[in-house]
Amino acid sequence: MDTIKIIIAGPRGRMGSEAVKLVTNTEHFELVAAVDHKHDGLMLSDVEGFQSIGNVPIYSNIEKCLQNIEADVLIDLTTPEVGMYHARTALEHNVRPVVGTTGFTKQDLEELERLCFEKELGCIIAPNFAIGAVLMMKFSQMAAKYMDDVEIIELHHDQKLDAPSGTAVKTAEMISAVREAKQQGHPNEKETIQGARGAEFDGMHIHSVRLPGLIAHQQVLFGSDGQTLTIRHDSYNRGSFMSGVKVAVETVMKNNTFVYGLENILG
Ligand SMILES: NC(=O)C1=CN([C@@H]2O[C@H](COP(=O)(O)OP(=O)(O)OC[C@H]3O[C@@H](n4cnc5c(N)ncnc54)[C@H](O)[C@@H]3O)[C@@H](O)[C@H]2O)C=CC1
Ligand SMILES: O=C(O)C1=N[C@H](C(=O)O)C[C@H](O)C1
Repeated sequence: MDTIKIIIAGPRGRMGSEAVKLVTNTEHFELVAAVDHKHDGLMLSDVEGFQSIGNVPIYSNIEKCLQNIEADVLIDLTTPEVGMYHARTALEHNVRPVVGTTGFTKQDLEELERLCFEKELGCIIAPNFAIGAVLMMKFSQMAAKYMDDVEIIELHHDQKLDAPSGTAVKTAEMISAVREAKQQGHPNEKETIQGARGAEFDGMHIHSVRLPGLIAHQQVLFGSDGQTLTIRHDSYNRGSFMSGVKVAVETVMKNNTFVYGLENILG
């Protein structure tokens, strides 16, 4: 297998630091640069926690990074504000984005899809790289065909920036694709405290819980006469996402299309 040259944006983050381990421990992957808003001009090995990493230059500016470094793939694990800019810039430089960053808008996704088509390059946007989470979304989509009253509860650590989570949005989208839009609950329902019923998506409600101690969890509740069904997934560490990142990097090199969701590339 040919070596895949990879840039990681957000290497010091909770996810980014796991991705650095994945890339540097995978034989056919090579970490060629890092994009970090701090430490411009240093080597990754100069940064605490990365002393054992070989010669990997850090750039604060992705444009400059892509002008100087020959790369195949950009793995982006940053923030909703910069993730889109990074993905767009990578494609403009003929580098294939694998994006775990969440909080992208529908317009962002449409723009990236257009750019992929124009450039004939692959791009994978995966709101959740954990295989169990992908199964949870697929099982929820199956269940929604038969039980169309749904509430989504996502639970995350309290440092998360976006709400609802990318996974919750993707789950709601997947359910909406098979379910007639339906207003749930009593038609005269009133919130006496604003937000009590959570966010609304095609009549479904999404509730976001943020607590220290949590990592990434979601349950999808279905109800019908006299019964409920709960489908739940829990990530207990960020290693749980890494096999999905690996598959995404390998797949993005083979495909020249835009992919939104890991379920679309898993066999
Ligand atoms: N798709 C998936 O399976 C998963 C996605 N995520 C998403 O990944 C993203 C990162 O999550 P965490 O690692 O928990 O966050 P984090 O806050 O630990 O890491 C974000 C990193 O981005 C860096 N950063 C900020 N601005 C930057 C810039 N302009 N250039 C380069 N780096 C910059 C920060 O320094 C930080 O190290 C979030 O959007 C989160 O929702 C998180 C877990 C799993
Ligand atoms: O920020 C996180 O931690 C996570 N973000 C992703 C999301 O928004 O769905 C994936 C996972 O839930 C962890």
